[in-house]
Amino acid sequence: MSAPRTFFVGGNFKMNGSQESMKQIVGALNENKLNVDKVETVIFPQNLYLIPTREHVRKDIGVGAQNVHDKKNGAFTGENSAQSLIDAGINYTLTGHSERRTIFKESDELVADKTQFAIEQGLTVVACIGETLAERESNDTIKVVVRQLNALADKVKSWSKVVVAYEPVWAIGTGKTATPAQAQEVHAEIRKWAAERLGAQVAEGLRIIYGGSVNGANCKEFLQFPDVDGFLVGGASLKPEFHTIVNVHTI
Ligand SMILES: O=C[C@H](O)COP(=O)(O)O
Repeated sequence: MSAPRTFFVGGNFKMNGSQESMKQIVGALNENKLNVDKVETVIFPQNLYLIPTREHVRKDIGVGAQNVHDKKNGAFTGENSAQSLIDAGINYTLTGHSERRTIFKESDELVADKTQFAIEQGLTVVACIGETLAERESNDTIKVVVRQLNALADKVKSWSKVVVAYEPVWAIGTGKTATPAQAQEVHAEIRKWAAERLGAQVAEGLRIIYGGSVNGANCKEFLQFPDVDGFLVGGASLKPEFHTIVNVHTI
């Protein structure tokens, strides 16, 4: 029997924060008793704050970028180099967040290229997938999620450093959370897909986390579901309730 999957909680700060608020968030994370030995905890501040955050936040919390480029360094104005992230001790990145897919028009293929390149450079990648409201309403959730996963699988050679974040777009920042049962249903399909496409062993070890209006009050309900291996938290990650989410097993 394989080792149990380590729970993962990510805090995606998106384009928020100031020097002062970052100091407060980092200070609070450093001072509080957090279950980080059992829960892999990673924060994703905006680029400007990556290095000071890495320097000041406790070492048992990871720091990650929200986006990364799919090529080495060079003439790519405005992009984020995976090599430079690694050089600065930033060991994680998100890819394919729905805001990148929708607002910045990132295709499934580009997300897959970024994911594979980031892994090659040594980053752990939280690869985000999920359907829009229109897609859910036309019963296309699984079709969309499988399309996004297949695009990733066409490029990604090793899945040991990938965490899949299922984030239904209609639940992001809307206060409208997927029910834990809805999340479990999709997570189970993702694991089934992984078993078929990547093999049983990869599927068993693959962490599938849920994102979309997770907060301190609703996080615990997800724990009863076997395929929810953690959370990707947006709005609530900027607030003290993020600590409650990291400590979900003990509330
Ligand atoms: O990356 C995080 C997700 O977009 C969820 O954001 P939210 O918790 O504010 O809904």
